[in-house]
Amino acid sequence: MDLEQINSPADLKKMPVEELPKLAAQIRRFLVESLSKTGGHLASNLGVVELTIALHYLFDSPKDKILWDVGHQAYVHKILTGRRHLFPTLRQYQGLCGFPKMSESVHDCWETGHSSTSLSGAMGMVAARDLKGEDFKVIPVIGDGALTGGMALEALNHIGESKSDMIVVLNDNEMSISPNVGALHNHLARLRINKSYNKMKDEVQHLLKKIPTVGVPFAKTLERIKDSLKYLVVSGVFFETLGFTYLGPVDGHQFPELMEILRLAGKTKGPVLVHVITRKGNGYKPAEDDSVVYHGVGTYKIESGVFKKKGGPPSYPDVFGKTMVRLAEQDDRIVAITPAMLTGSKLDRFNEKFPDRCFDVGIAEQHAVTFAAGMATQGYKPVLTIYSTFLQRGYDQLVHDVCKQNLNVVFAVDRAGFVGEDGETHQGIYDISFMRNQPNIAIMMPKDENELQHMLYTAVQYEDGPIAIRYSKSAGVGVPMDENLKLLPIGKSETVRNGRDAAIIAFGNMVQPALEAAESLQLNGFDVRVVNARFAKPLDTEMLDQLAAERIPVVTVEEAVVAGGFGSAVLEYYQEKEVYDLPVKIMGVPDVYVEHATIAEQRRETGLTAENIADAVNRLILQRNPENMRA
Ligand SMILES: Cc1ncc(C[n+]2csc(CCOP(=O)(O)OP(=O)(O)O)c2C)c(N)n1
Ligand SMILES: CC(=O)[C@@H](O)[C@H](O)COP(=O)(O)O
Ligand SMILES: [Mg+2]
Repeated sequence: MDLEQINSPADLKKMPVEELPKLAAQIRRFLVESLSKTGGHLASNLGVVELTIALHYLFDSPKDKILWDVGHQAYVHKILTGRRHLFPTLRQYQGLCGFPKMSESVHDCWETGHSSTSLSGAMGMVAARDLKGEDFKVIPVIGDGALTGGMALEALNHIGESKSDMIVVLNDNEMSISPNVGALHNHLARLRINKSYNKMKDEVQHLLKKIPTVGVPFAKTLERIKDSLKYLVVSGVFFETLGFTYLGPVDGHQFPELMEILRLAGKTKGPVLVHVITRKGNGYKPAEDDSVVYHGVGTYKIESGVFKKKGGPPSYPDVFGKTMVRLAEQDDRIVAITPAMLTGSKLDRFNEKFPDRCFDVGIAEQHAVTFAAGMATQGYKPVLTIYSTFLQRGYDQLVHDVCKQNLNVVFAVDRAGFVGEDGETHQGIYDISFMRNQPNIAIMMPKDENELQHMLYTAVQYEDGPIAIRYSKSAGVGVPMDENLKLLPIGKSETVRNGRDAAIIAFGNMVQPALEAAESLQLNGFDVRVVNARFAKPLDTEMLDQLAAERIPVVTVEEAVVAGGFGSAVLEYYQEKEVYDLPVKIMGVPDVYVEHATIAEQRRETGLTAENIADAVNRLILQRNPENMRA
């Protein structure tokens, strides 16, 4: 049998077990070829080929529930569950999603995209199963990176105590996106060293039994055990102490051992943790050599792994990373904090130059926010660089630990707005709404990459509490970069185009399309003002009062949800000032989840193009002055 004949786990189970290595090779070749044309998460998927085959070979999805933490490594699962033919549409408009998606297959029992949710979801399924007296396996597959996420540890705590039957598969490749970090990671390292853990465990259990039951003798004896066993010590007891049966470590690329340990896990009562050692990028040398670069890839040449170059202006994250280095050279108070997105946030250079002032805290956004708050209390200027979508994880910390205490934390909210191919789980479109309701925070967004450097400079000089700069992942507009950085007046907008028939107040990366809309309206004889809002909080109330005084109809536009966004702030202001007769139209993301596509397609889908803006302004003007209606 060949890969072409595998369209379901049932087909896979017909394959003789000795043919599985050949199938693994075919799947690897398929992944490398397909993703060379579409891009996607290559290295993580290459690392789980044998593991995914073994899970679908031994267990019975969809009756047995296999959950994929983060879900970026679920391509092999999708190949084995009848979606191979959809891979040419991977992460494209109305194509195959890059993460598990229930609407795609019954085998996708749990949707992911954000890290560290699989164990909690699995525990929920297990509790329901046991309440109903049903009988199926629940198998969350979680990476060593995702295991550093707070939610995962909360779930381990609950699962261990519950004593419920569950098979947790820990896919340990020593990598998050960057090399994994943290004490837990170091802890796993000890296990990786020790191949004879189970034998060692018996010896230690024997020793432990001799220990007096409580108090100092216990601790001293345990210390003695650790010292004597050094790195071969049963740090795996960590999982066992939590109530798991720990199995492993096992080589995740060798079928015989892998199948045997998974069979054993399937027969073991209570919570089991199978520690699988894999290599991220396995089987494709460029990805093996650099799994950071090949974690998420664009299109590339298969033989060399060389990416097809994208020219054009620097991206907003590029400009952010460069400006951070420049500012940190002048200001020792500046520290950078990232929750496991060092490379994505373009902090590599900063980390090289200021290793003591760059903190990768792992996939731990809640901790990252409050850690930043702690540093701010001691006079540092923490710049917490965090994707908008992942800041959602640290919301209570933003409220309770930063804003309420009014601490000088800079939130560098990266990937703000549409993110393109990562789709609905990663869109950066909610942060204005969830930050704006906090009394002490200032929120700004640059119209172009040049203004981003000025905003970052302004933010690190700002001493009146928390301030957020949000910026897109995309390339900048292509404007020249000023040599000297300048402070921007807080809460002040900038009129970038004059006009008296209407005004478009655009936030951040919507200024460009607003200017294009105004140009096209000029052709209709309409003279439209464009204002670069710069701040969603505090608002430029002088500018708003001026528009009200001139009775100019207003369209606001932002690449973020309408609910609670920038436009809502403008409306709330006019309501508060009892300005009732000024036409104000808010343009933003409607009440929908915006699926994977290009950013341009996502703007088209949500009505946020220059054409849509021009249309909205046109309608507003004509509504007020029907005589302007042109034949
Ligand atoms: C809450 C959250 N924070 C950050 C990310 C970004 N992210 C995606 S994959 C990844 C690393 C995951 O490492 P691991 O779980 O070990 O999986 P591997 O890629 O090694 O297979 C990170 C940090 C995310 N998806 N969710
Ligand atoms: C799966 C995941 O969450 C990350 O890999 C994310 O896709 C990174 O996004 P960027 O590619 O925008 O850095
Ligand atoms: Mg990993």
